[in-house]
Amino acid sequence: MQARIAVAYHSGYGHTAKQAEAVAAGAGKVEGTEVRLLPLTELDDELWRALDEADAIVFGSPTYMGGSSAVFRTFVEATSQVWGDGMRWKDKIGAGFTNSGNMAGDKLHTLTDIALFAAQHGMIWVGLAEYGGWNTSTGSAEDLNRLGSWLGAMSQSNNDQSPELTPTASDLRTAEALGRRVAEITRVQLRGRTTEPAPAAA
Ligand SMILES: Cc1cc2nc3c(=O)[nH]c(=O)nc-3n(C[C@H](O)[C@H](O)[C@H](O)COP(=O)(O)O)c2cc1C
Repeated sequence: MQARIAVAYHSGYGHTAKQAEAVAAGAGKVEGTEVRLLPLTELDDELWRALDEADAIVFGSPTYMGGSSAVFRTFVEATSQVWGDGMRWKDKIGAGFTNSGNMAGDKLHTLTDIALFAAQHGMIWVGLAEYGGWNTSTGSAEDLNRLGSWLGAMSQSNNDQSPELTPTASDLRTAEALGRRVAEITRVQLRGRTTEPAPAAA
């Protein structure tokens, strides 16, 4: 049984793309997982086919002006056709990630937006199950989940640094952790679907 994970993302300048690659790498570490990285540049038939075939979709967008990017929103609006077609993505696993210049930067709004979008499609949301880091006197920016986010994975990229240098290694590990968790939960869900339903109570 292969779990098919799609990572569908927009990245204007390459930083969120790095985060997307880390999510894909994390998912790929789970045995029996097939991962596809899908940049949302062309909303063509190939993209919709890949998304339809996926058991899980992890959505990613940079945070621009306190929310997801216009390119990502264009994709979101285009999915209304999927929704209208009998809610084709219902019961797929969904998760999300975002990257921005500031430590906070209103990233939570982007994740909330993505989670709400997945809920409208009837998807089953998976968050990040990692303790927050960098929140004690002995903590550091190297900690996993240093930005303390649970709805999805957050990363931060200094505005004057290229994607070769940022997001930080800790943020990329955090993205990997989300990808791994999505793949694990997807496998559990697929296994559940293949077992006989429990008999009805007398
Ligand atoms: C139009 C625009 C709006 C932005 N708005 C925010 C913002 O609201 N909060 C923030 O922290 N950073 C903001 N930034 C910084 C980006 O989130 C940051 O540069 C990020 O790394 C871009 O990701 P990308 O390289 O994947 O496009 C903004 C950048 C742009 C270009």
